[in-house]
Amino acid sequence: MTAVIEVQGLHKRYGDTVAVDDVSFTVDEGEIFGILGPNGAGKTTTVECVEGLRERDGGMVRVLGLDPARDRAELTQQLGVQLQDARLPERLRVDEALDLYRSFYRAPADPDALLEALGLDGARRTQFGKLSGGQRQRLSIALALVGNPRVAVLDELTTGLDPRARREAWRLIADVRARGVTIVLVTHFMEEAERLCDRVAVIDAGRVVIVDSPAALAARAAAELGVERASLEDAFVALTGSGEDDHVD
Ligand SMILES: Nc1ncnc2c1ncn2[C@@H]1O[C@H](COP(=O)(O)OP(=O)(O)OP(=O)(O)O)[C@@H](O)[C@H]1O
Repeated sequence: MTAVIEVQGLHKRYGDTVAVDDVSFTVDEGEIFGILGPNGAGKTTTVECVEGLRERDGGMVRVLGLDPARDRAELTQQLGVQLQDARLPERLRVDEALDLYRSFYRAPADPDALLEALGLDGARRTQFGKLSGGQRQRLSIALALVGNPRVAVLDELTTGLDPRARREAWRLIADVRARGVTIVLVTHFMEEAERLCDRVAVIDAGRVVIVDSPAALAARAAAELGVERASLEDAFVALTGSGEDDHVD
């Protein structure tokens, strides 16, 4: 396995707030790697340092052998980024948004194929402001993929989607991976992580608590709880939020 992302001892502060204390993980080529953790755990800050959108205060990050802090322009060509709550101008049409984003890349994807794959064919002339929540999410995936990236980082992709749209998004992510794209998925949905992710990193209070497959984490939780079967959610609850006061190392 080749590591396409390596994060070692990542540290990031905002003033006095330590957002990311000490985060290390590697993501292998072709995998879907989940990042789970409670609100404020440091997930978004971690992926922003991976994307080169934030400067880290310490540690090492390599993405496809590039340092996001130094080689951001080159990394942008190879990394697809889907931002949490990204918005576009209300009157920009779907096809115009894709054309605009295509212009940023050396070797962009075919926009028609992308629109079709994402079920946006019928909405190509619709303005952003008139898209449904599900269509907006699909457009944000299209924009993350329009540069033909080797790695895509998706931050809370399915938050706010109804169950049907969420399932559609899952199918899409699986399709994207089948095309050889390595995916990092930040999510609060345990079912999503269970279905899609090969491995997940659980982050709590700026540190990685554990990295393993969802099935292995569930099995471990079952053993610890003394029950026959446990879910990833059981594992998540057991592993996180032990609280500042009652935390025992
Ligand atoms: N721009 C900022 N300025 C100051 N503090 C910030 C900033 N962004 C994040 N933080 C703080 O850093 C910590 C980690 O935030 P981050 O957004 O990385 O967590 P998260 O795990 O992605 O949370 P969520 O699940 O709520 O999206 C939190 O305490 C947050 O309040």
